[in-house]
Amino acid sequence: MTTRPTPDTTVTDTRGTDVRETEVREAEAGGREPDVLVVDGLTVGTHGQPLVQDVGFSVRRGERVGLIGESGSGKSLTALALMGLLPEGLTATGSVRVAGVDHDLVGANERSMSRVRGRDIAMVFQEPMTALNPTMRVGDQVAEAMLVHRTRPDRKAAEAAAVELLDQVGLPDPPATAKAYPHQLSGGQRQRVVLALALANDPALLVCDEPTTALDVTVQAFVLDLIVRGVVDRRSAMVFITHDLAVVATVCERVMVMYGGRIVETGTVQEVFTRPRHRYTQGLLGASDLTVVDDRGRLATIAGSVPAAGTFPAGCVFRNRCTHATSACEQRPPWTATGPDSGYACFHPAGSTDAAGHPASAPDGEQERA
Ligand SMILES: Nc1ncnc2c1ncn2[C@@H]1O[C@H](COP(=O)(O)OP(=O)(O)OP(=O)(O)O)[C@@H](O)[C@H]1O
Repeated sequence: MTTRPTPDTTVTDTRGTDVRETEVREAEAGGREPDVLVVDGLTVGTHGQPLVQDVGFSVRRGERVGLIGESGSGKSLTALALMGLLPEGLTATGSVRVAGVDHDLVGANERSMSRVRGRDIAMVFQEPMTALNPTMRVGDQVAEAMLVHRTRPDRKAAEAAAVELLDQVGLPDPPATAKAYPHQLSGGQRQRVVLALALANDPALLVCDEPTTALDVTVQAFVLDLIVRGVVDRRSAMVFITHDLAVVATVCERVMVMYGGRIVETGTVQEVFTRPRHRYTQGLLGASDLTVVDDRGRLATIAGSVPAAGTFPAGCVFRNRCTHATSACEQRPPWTATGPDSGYACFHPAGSTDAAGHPASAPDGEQERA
């Protein structure tokens, strides 16, 4: 597979300084992959109103991390901030560093972001037509993506590589499909072209925002499989946004749970899904588990709804919907690390014990899972 000359020779650490090749080699020798993405104190807001607050995480090479949470939690704005694609009127502060890029993406101008986008980081959106040019043949679009970033020596090589990539993403008769316009393809085929575009320059990081939600159920699994194969083959890192917890369990190794613009819990899919600690995560899992019903046969739900932007309570953002909230939750909960890449921010976590060492009991009506 063709790769950029030295995509992983420069990565950055949480202090925002460059980590040179030797350190990457040391990281690998120590059995851990280097960070591809380091986000620190990322806040997105409009007119002083924060919509994403103080978000920090890192993703290692080859790691696939899910970002889950109800609608309005701040998932898409986080992804758009990574890509430098925030809508007009929204601004980001904090730091976003990506392997191979020698500057912080927050505050970078459009000229330098357009060099990074599509080369070092690429994104697959829910709606394929947002990424495709309706007036251009799809093969030309994929070839153009390579030529813009000069990852192929000339047009002929780029066109041949584009056909090969269309083949890799499972499109039928790739030479003929390359000559098609987007409107001549089905929704699933268009999304596969978008995936080919995103993978065209072997990005260090792929960001996917609900990439299969708009597709027929029958093609969703196929496209998910292609996405995973695409990033695994390239050892790319991936941040994958979805509402669908089953999809996260299939596609990702690690998961971050977001609510009220904050990451409230993170850990491996196994630990977060089988032993959620934050009461929001617990509610989210309960609400999506069709086997959990109360004594009247009703499915579990999280009480209330996600507040409108700017109306989340101070302290713990979940406290006005949480059946465990106490006056302690009026303060912002500290982050409790449960491992190098896992932890939660909750004063009354599930599975905690009372002063006598007994498991804390849930109030009536709350469905305990842990
Ligand atoms: N351009 C904007 N101007 C003002 N507020 C916005 C803007 N875009 C999003 N918001 C608000 O920011 C909050 C987070 O939105 P975001 O789209 O990131 O949520 P999400 O978790 O991705 O939800 P969904 O799953 O529905 O896409 C929401 O309250 C939303 O209304």
